[in-house]
Parts: sequence; C-alpha cells; structure tokens
Amino acid sequence: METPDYIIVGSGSAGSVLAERLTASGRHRVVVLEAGGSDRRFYVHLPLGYGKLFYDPAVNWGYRTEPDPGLAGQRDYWPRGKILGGSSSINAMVYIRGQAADYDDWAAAGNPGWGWGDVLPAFRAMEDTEAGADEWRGTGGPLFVSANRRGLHPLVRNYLDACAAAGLPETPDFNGARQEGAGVYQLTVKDGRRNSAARAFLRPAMKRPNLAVVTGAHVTRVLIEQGRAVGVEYRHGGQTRTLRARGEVILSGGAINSPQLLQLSGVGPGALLQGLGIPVLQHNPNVGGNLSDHQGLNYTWRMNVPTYNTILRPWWGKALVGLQYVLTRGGPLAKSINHAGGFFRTSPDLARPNMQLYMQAFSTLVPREGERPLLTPDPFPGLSLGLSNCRPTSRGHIHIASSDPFAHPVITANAYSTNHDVEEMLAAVKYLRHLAAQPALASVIAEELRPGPDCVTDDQMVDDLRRRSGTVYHPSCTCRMGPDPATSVVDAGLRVHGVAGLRVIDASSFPNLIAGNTNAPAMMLGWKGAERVLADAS
Ligand SMILES: Cc1cc2nc3c(=O)[nH]c(=O)nc-3n(C[C@H](O)[C@H](O)[C@H](O)COP(=O)(O)OP(=O)(O)OC[C@H]3O[C@@H](n4cnc5c(N)ncnc54)[C@H](O)[C@@H]3O)c2cc1C
Repeated sequence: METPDYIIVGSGSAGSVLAERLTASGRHRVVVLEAGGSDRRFYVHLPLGYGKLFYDPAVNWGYRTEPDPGLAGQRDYWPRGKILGGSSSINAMVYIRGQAADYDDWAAAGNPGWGWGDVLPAFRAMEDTEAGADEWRGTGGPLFVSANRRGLHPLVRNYLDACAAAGLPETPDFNGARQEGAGVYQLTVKDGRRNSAARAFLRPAMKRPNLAVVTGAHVTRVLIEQGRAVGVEYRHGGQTRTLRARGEVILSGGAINSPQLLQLSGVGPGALLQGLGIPVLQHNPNVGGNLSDHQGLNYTWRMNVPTYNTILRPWWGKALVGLQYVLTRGGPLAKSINHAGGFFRTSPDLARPNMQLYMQAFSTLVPREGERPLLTPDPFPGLSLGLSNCRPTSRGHIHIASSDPFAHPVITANAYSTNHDVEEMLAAVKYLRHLAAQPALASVIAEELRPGPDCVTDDQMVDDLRRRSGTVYHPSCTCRMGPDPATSVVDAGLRVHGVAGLRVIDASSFPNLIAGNTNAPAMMLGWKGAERVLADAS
C-alpha cells in the first residue's frame, strides 16, 4: 500500500467524517483501518434492526464493565459498533447536538475554538435538515436528518399533552432555539434506512482515489519513534502488518478503544504500563481516565389502548409491518425505538435541563436471551418512559489488563458513585410518575408494571434505580481535551500531549459530556478536527 499522509484508526462517527473532510481537496492521501467489516447488512439498514445488532458479535465489540457497586454489583453491557460507521451503524439514531452552554463549557475549560459560536457553523454545514434551515439548522450538507413527523404513534400525542400539562411545553426542535421541553426526536434515517456516518460521509468519499478503507484491519499499536508517531502495526488476514504515515496518525477508535490503543502503545499511566511490561514512552495518567457516561432507566406501564406491542408481537403483525416497510419504507420498522422525548430540570433552581426523556410506544419487560427484544415485545400493550442524566458527576476509567491488543480492557464505570447523581435521578423518576398521572396519559394507562405500585419510598426507588439502570451508550472523555497534560490527554488541536504526529479525534476527546446523545457531537468533532489537521498541514 502506498504510504498515506494520514492514517485514521476506526471508521466510526468521527472517523467517517474525518476521512471525508481530509480527502475532499484531493491533496492528501488517507488510509482508514477498520477492525470491523462491511456495513452492507440488512439489519444495519433497517432502523428497528437495532435490536438485532445489539448483541451481534459480527458487528459489535460487546463490552462488559466490571461489577459496579453503583448498579447493585451488576456488570453492565456496553455495545460498541465494530463495523464501517462504528457505533453510528448500530445506534438508536436519535439526533441531538447538546446544549449551547455545554460547548461554552468546553471553551471555558481552556479549549479555544470549541465554544458554541465555533461549533454551530460546523453543525450547520454538516447537515441537511428535513425540517428546513434557520439560524440554528443547516440544509445542503452531507448528513440528512429526518424530522420524523410522519406516521407517529397516536400515544406520542398523549405523551406530549401530558408533558405540557405537567409544565413541560412542546419545543419544535431540540437542536434549535430551545432544547428544554418535550418533542419528537429527529433521526439519522433517510428514505426509511439508517443514515450512519458511513452512509452519509465515508461511502461517498470512498469513490475518491485518495481514500483507501481497509476492513478487518485491527490496529494493535501506534509506532512511536523519538517522540513522534510514524505509523501503526495492525492485524489483517491473519498477518501482522505495518503502515507508515507521511503526516499523522489519528485515532478515532471511540471512547474505549482509543485509550486502550494509546496504553498498548506506551502512552498512559506509567505504573500500569510498567506492570504489564509495556515500555512507557509518555506517562499520562489521564489516558483512560475521566470516563463519563449517561445512566438511564425506564418505567413501564400496561396500557388499555394498542401500542406497537400489539402489532410487532404476533407473526401476522410482523408480516404486516414488514410489508408496510417494503412497500412504503414507513411504519414502526422505519423508526428508532425512541419515538419522542424531552429535556427538563429536576429543580427550578437549575440554569438548564439536567435530564433527558425517552418515550417508547411499546414495552420489553419479558427479556429474550441474546437479543434486545424490540421485534418481540411484551404480549400485552405497554408503554415505556425513560430517562438519562445529562451531566453526571460520576467518573470511571479504562485500563488495559494485559499487553494483548485483542483482550478487552477493564471498564470501571463507577455509575452513581456520587450523591449528586443518585439524588437527581431520584427526583427524575418521581417526575416520570408525575407525567403518567396527567390526564392525557392516566386515561390510557391500566397499571404501572415496573417498578410497580409497591415501590414508593425514596429508599425503594433508589434501590430500584440502582438495580435497573445502565448505560445509555454514551461513554466519552477518556482522552479528554485540555490545555494541561496533568489533567488531559489532547490539546485543543486534538494533538496528544507529548507525542508529535498523533491525535485523538472521537468521543474520547470530549472535554466533558454534553447534554444529549453523542453521535452528532462525535461527528462534529470529526468535522472540526479535520479543520485543525488541515490547518496544520498548510
Ligand atoms: C447501542 C447504542 C445506541 C446508541 N444510540 C444513540 C442515539 O440514538 N443517538 C446518538 O446520538 N448516539 C447514540 N449512541 C452513541 C453514539 O453512536 C456514539 O457516541 C458515537 O457513535 C461514537 O462515535 P466515535 O467516533 O467516538 O466511535 P465509534 O463510532 O464507536 O467508532 C469507533 C470505530 O473504531 C473502530 N476501532 C476501534 N478500535 C480499533 C482498532 N484497534 N483498529 C481498527 N479499528 C478500530 C471500531 O470498530 C469503530 O468502527 C449509541 C451507541 C450505541 C452503542
């Protein structure tokens, strides 16, 4: 293979955008090395195929955390995409940017160029919003974002009316003027098919002669010589190969794999690496540290009106929605599992929302081994209202357990390890019941199923939330951006402190977690990261 200017490790949300941006001018040669395989798979394209990808080792790294005291000792399951498009090829497709103030926090933490005024133009340029352009939204960009206004389940109206009655009025666009409120989620779905970062950015760029994408290429080490990254070592087709870069090596392996790869390469906590016999090339205790993730859980009700359970459960219903999908590219199979949602404050004293809501017009209490049973929901009409926290204060870490690059790293999530996180979730679950008590929902609810009417005291509710919470799949900040190597891993240009020619551009470089889902911010990081790389090239 011809020596490229840039090697990108990972073709996920950030890596796909980066590859498109770096090759657009035609002046730079780029090679993307992706451990997973092709995204040309039926259940990747079918939006509700999400449930089938959730545990599938063919497309998923399928991580488990260490037993977590904050989750009643359970080991949480952390899916991550191992496929072209990375996690954007297996995610739930909700499109949320986060709050303006989140990015102003990034800049205020000593990261010039990452404030809301800096990132908004990138978000606008990236997207082609079905809802139409305005001061906040863009059209004509590579990423189509569905407004998700057609074919909504009737219970979405009940939910929105209940929110309004509870004091959370409808907001027309969570990514527009006001995030706070209730509304319908916009989706990365185009023409009834998942619109992953690979579909929107990488695949069009793969037509360019200056981009090569190698699938099944698992990078095992960054080659660092005299303090400079000069290439990578990777396994492909049962062989160990090396690839050198004329310019830079860019890690876009995601919040678990990027710090893992840095540690394997001798960049990380010195004592940990020494203990594993890995020569320490750059001691930095923050590599794999500061792990931040949103925790969430659902409350579930039995309904006295039909929900998607009614149609998705029986074989004839499956046949019907299958036919509807094939003929119209519509129906429940063409949607995310999250039909609507919202952002609210658990206390009026807070300056901005600290909780996110998810409304799902079906329920999945009866689990099925090895599948997230979206396509086989409960045998009765059910509704789920879910939550996730926006700015958790709990922090975990990721540490390699051996020098074997194929061994999963140890993930210590430390969920709900601060009183703050427990108390705000307790307030939030009470709010869910407050919503369910509003006439628009109460009139169609038969009974609360989970946690159920016996769960009433604060202690019982905290016990329940610890037992039933889990990741909402947004691990971030494990190679966080910041000016000081004592507290961060990359600088505002996403360059690894102390190692030349090496950047980390993915969700691990977030300085802190944003309020909302993390696909859009990771893609934005790829977009803005490419600007930084290109600026340094000229
Ligand atoms: C089940 C699930 C549901 C989610 N739902 C939503 C949602 O609805 N909305 C939303 O906004 N966000 C959602 N997210 C989160 C969002 O998708 C991720 O935050 C985002 O995709 C992360 O992007 P990334 O570029 O950091 O990493 P990823 O997209 O995970 O990409 C990393 C890529 O690097 C590859 N890689 C890793 N290590 C190596 C290596 N050593 N060698 C070669 N390649 C390597 C991986 O295979 C992968 O393709 C969800 C995530 C999951 C898992």
